[in-house]
Parts: sequence; structure tokens; C-alpha cells
Amino acid sequence: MPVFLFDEQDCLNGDAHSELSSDDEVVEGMDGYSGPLSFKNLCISEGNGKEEEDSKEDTVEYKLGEDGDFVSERNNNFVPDHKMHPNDFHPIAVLGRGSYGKVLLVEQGQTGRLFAQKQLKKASIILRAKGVQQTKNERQILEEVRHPFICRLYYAFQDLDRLYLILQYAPGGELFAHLAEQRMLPEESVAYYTAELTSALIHLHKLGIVYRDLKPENCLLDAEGHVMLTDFGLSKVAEVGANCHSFVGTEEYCAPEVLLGQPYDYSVDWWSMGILIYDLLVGSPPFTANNHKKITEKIVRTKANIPFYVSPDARDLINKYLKKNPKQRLGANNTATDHEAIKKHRMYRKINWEKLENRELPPPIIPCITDPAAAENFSDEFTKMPISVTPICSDNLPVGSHSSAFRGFTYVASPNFINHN
Ligand SMILES: Nc1ncnc2c1ncn2[C@@H]1O[C@H](COP(=O)(O)OP(=O)(O)OP(=O)(O)O)[C@@H](O)[C@H]1O
Repeated sequence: MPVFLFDEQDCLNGDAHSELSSDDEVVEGMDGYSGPLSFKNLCISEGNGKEEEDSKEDTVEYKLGEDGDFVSERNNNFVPDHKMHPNDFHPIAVLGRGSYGKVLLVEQGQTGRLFAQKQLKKASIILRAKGVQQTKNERQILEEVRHPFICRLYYAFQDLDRLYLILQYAPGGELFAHLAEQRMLPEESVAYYTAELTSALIHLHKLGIVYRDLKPENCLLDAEGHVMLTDFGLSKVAEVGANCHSFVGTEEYCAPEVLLGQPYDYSVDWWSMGILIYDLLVGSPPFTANNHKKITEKIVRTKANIPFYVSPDARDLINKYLKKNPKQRLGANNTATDHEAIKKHRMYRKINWEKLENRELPPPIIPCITDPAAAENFSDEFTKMPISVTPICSDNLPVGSHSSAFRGFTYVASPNFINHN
């Protein structure tokens, strides 16, 4: 059964002067793996030493692959023959900013394929109490999880200053931006998006992963308009029978037991699902205030005030998720019966789950994409930012960032997975 993969202390106890890039092994992914998470499921690959071919052309044509991914005409069964390096990816635009660095739209030099590159500054990671653990969890979970509505990880690598995750690019932007534009979404659209997210959460829970950060900002849209769940920085692999304790997540979306510092489990994700359904239908989450203390007080003590225009079915589902007692929450036991009960709820009466999971149901919003490289569904605040890499002076990195803290981070997905489209 699932085990907690990374012990922060183990990670930090490495040799303070080891060469990171050279002794960092490449971990190659496996296709279609969907069993419980375990370090044993990983295999080590070695580069075959072939010369890198330079196939860069001046113009690139993109076509839409089966999974809503943009691939260029040049991408003909690319087999990576070396550890990836930042120079293998040409930056095109800034897409967003995360806690540890920027997320860039990049083009892979050899294939012309577009990816999202999440950069994480080692110095910032090391300064945060659980930074190393969070980062390794994110990389590990992204590698293992293969689901139609979860962002795919293709490569992970590092240089002296930064870690890099090369992720499936979501050209449709954040669901949050579409929500902000329309203020609130019609119930059918909410049922559609939350059904795709429910399918993703059930998949994670079956693998023993608590997602812990469900909110509209982490729900991106792919080129076809399907949901792509991203940002696994806070996710955690739960030990069987054990609970998590740490405070994580965005306060408005946090379950009462998390805010109270009590042990918690999978059911925190279903609480957040209740908040998300409310937020998408109403235009703001149910418990808001101008300071943390008041938000916490409302979440812990008050009942959500659901406006009159929310249908009885949606109201019923929200109430079933927003139970203060996690044991009474819909989905709390993480059993097949629980998952069926969610899928059979009247809110989802029009959803054919099999078709949904085969990506056969048409999404309510088709993102407007005239040029996939233009990042037109992302805020100007980011896309107009200069993309020059801010140099970090390695001499000033805190003790530990030169160590083996990040050993094992490097990863190349299997060629079948990379060339899936
Ligand atoms: N795969 C992707 N495709 C397109 N854009 C992305 C992708 N991943 C992230 N982004 C953009 O970058 C932003 C920040 O990414 P992300 O949420 O993963 O960072 P983070 O450090 O985990 O953020 P947080 O501080 O919320 O935990 C996202 O809100 C989104 O706009």
C-alpha cells in the first residue's frame, strides 16, 4: 500500500559538497502504471550516449493531439537520448508565478513541442520548512499519476540553482480566469467541470494521495477545454490508517479540521470540492472575511448560506460535502461505495461517467486559441513579463542547496508516454 515517499530529514542529510547534476540519476517512467505508489515502482535508466540531433527550423506548425496537447509537425517519435537540460527548451512567455519561481511556456528545441516549464529556486525551497519534501512530493506524484484530467510530467531536471518540471501545457488557462470573466457558471457547466475533477480526485485517492489544494486557480483547461488539475506541491501520500496534521492550502478552501490542527485525511478534498461547487455557482466561496481569524471562525462554526437560486440538487451535494464532521462527509471512507455514491448524486444525473473519462463529452467552454505559442488565455501581467532568467549567485545559497537534497529529482518519461500523441 502507499508509503510516504520522501523524508525531509533524509533528503537534507546528504553530502554538503556533492556535485548535483552529475550524480543525479535519471528515473524513467513506466507507461500506464496505475498501482499504488511506491519507490520500488521506479526504474533507473542510463543515457545511450547518442549525439543530439539539431532539427530546429524557423517556423513551426502545431496540430492538436488526441489529448488536447499541441504538438508540432516536427515531433516525429522523439526518443530522448540524454538528460534534459534547460538549454533544450527555448522560453516563449511567462505563464504564471508559483511559490518557488516562475512557470514558463517553452518550446523543446529538438521537437518544436510546447510545454509548461515550472521552475523552482532551490534557495527558496531550502528556506521553507517543508520545501524540499513538498517539491519532491510534487515531482514524484506527477510522475506516477496518469489520468485524463491530471497534468502530465514529461521531464524533471536541475542545474545548480533551480529545479525544472517539464509539464503538459494547458493553453486554455485557468478555470479561475473563465469564472472571473463570467462571474458565475451555469449549473450544467459546474456539474461538468466538477465531474472531471471528481474523476481525478477519486483516482488520486485510490492511489493513496490526498490532493489538499483544490481551488479554481489549480484547475487549468487544455486546448479542448477539458480540466487539467495541476500543482501537486501540497499533495501528500497518506499512510494507511494514518492522518496528516500540517496546515496547508488556501484558507477559504480549507476544511475545519485542517484549520483546527486536527488529524485529517482524504475527506479534506471533498470539503474543498463542496467549496469549489459553491464558488463556481455563486461567484465567491461561502466563508469569506477580511482576515484569517474571521475566515477560520466562519469555517469552523457557521453553516454555509446557500443562495435561493442554487438548485435543490446542487444544494444537497454542497451540504453533503460541507459537513463539519469529516466522518459524515460524502466520500469520507474512500471506498468504492463512497465513490459510486458521489457519481450517482443527482447533481451528476446527466453525466455519462464512462464517456466523460474517455473525454467524449464536449466541454462547456472551448478556449479561444489562435496561436498556441501566444499564451493568449494567460494574464498580460505574466505574458508581458521579460523572460530573462534571473541569475542566482550560487555562493549565496543557504547551506544545503549544494547538497544532495535534490538527488533523484531528474526524470525522463518513457518514449511511449512522451510521444503519446
Ligand atoms: N501545465 C501548465 N500549463 C499552463 N500554465 C500553467 C501550468 N502549470 C502552471 N501554470 C501557470 O502557472 C501558475 C503557477 O503554477 P503552480 O500553481 O503550479 O505554482 P505553485 O508554486 O504550485 O503555486 P501556489 O503558490 O499556488 O502553490 C498557475 O496558476 C498557472 O497559471
